[in-house]
Amino acid sequence: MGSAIPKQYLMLGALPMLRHVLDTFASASVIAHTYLVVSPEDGYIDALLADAPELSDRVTLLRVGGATRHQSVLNGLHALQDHVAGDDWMLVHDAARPGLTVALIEQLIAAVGADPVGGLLALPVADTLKRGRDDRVEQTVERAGLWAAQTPQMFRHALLVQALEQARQVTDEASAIEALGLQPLLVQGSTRNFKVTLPDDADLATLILNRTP
Ligand SMILES: Nc1ccn([C@@H]2O[C@H](COP(=O)(O)OP(=O)(O)OP(=O)(O)O)[C@@H](O)[C@H]2O)c(=O)n1
Ligand SMILES: C[C@](O)(CO)[C@H](O)COP(=O)(O)O
Repeated sequence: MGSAIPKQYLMLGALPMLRHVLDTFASASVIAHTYLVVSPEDGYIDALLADAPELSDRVTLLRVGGATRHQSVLNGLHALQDHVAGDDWMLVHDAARPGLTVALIEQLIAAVGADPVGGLLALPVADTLKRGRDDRVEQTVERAGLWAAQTPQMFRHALLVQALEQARQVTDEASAIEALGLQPLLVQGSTRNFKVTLPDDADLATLILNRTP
């Protein structure tokens, strides 16, 4: 992102990116509670939460973030060990996906709630895919059956801890579950739930969020 402040604190419209995400989870009645994992050195979160006293009953801050997403998620799950049951469902979401809606959360839970494995929001790939090398096309990759993984990703606490503890470095929870030989359920997500990665993405996210407050 190349921003002066961590990207999750960039203003998107009137609110920081992370606040949009927290407000969405807090207003979803299907969500029992939200645990927010930040780095122990995070110098921005106190001001964000001070501006949102209405979130205090719905959000608990865990200053246990790690060097990677994988480690942050696992540290967060470990911190909850004594507060949740092994079969409680956990929805893991990126701070960098502020376009999530309550409706998408509800759709994920409705689809996955009775599944023995768990699942994730994802979108079927629509573009023709090229594998590149040195800025030249090396190969066109067959796109049939390919999905782009989004978040939330929803798995039971005990299974997810086991999977993340055993997995090599993974970039999402589903990969760790797959490494156990299980097949997470793919649930249709939305283009608005994209991951803010490049500077232009912040402008696009602002447009989307302004359209649907
Ligand atoms: N050490 C880390 C890195 C990332 N994340 C989470 O993983 C999400 C997706 O990662 P991404 O935003 O792509 O990673 P960053 O490394 O934070 O950002 P960038 O790729 O833009 O450098 C983040 O929004 C954040 O919620 C985390 O919990 N702990
Ligand atoms: C979890 C994720 O957003 C699914 O697409 C993605 O894998 C995060 O990866 P990153 O490497 O942390 O951007």
